[in-house]
Amino acid sequence: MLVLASASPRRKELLSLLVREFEVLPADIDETPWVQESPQNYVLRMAEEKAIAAAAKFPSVFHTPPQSSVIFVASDTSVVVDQQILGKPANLDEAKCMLRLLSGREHRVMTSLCLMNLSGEHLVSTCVDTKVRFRAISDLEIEQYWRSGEPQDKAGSYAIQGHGAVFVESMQGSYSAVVGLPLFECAQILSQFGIHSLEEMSHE
Ligand SMILES: Cc1cn([C@H]2C[C@H](O)[C@@H](COP(=O)(O)OP(=O)(O)OP(=O)(O)O)O2)c(=O)[nH]c1=O
Repeated sequence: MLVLASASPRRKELLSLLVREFEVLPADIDETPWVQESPQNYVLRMAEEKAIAAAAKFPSVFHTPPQSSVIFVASDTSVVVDQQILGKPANLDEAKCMLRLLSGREHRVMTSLCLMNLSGEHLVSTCVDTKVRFRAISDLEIEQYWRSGEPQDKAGSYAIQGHGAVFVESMQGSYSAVVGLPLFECAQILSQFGIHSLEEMSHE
């Protein structure tokens, strides 16, 4: 049994490209970075904490026998510019600050991935780093973009898979990781847990 520890509709959609059947169990964790925590450490820690939190609440939600094998998948996406970690904007002012920072230059999108079994004995995690370059964006465009509703629940206040693509001059790395779940790495780690994505998708 596979469990996606996420409330993100993007992650659900992306995981369904690899496996046909899985449950969704969002995990609530404190997403505050530690003082001077590196972005890589932060995203890796977030994914691991989401997997651990979902595993802790799993028995009260699903009443499967304890011996059944359950694997949790969790991820975290942060936009990083000048070592600053940009999460999801709380309001227009925050989105403005973020998009002004990203305007006319390159930033990195770091997405972590953690797969873990129910006991936590088997845990594999990785961090995927992608470079994205934005064209210059005006304040008027930022305000119009905010009103589209797209930036609200996205790290760095944009969605590369949406209208945010008009800002993206170039990208070097993993597109699926920027959207929220690195599919290449996820398929590789799933196979370490005995789940082979192509076999899964070829079953009737
Ligand atoms: C940069 C970028 C981020 N995002 C999204 C992916 C994530 O859903 C979100 C980053 O926030 P996260 O905190 O990583 O994830 P989440 O709160 O949406 O979901 P959960 O913690 O329950 O798994 O930003 C895009 O959809 N497109 C983009 O281009």
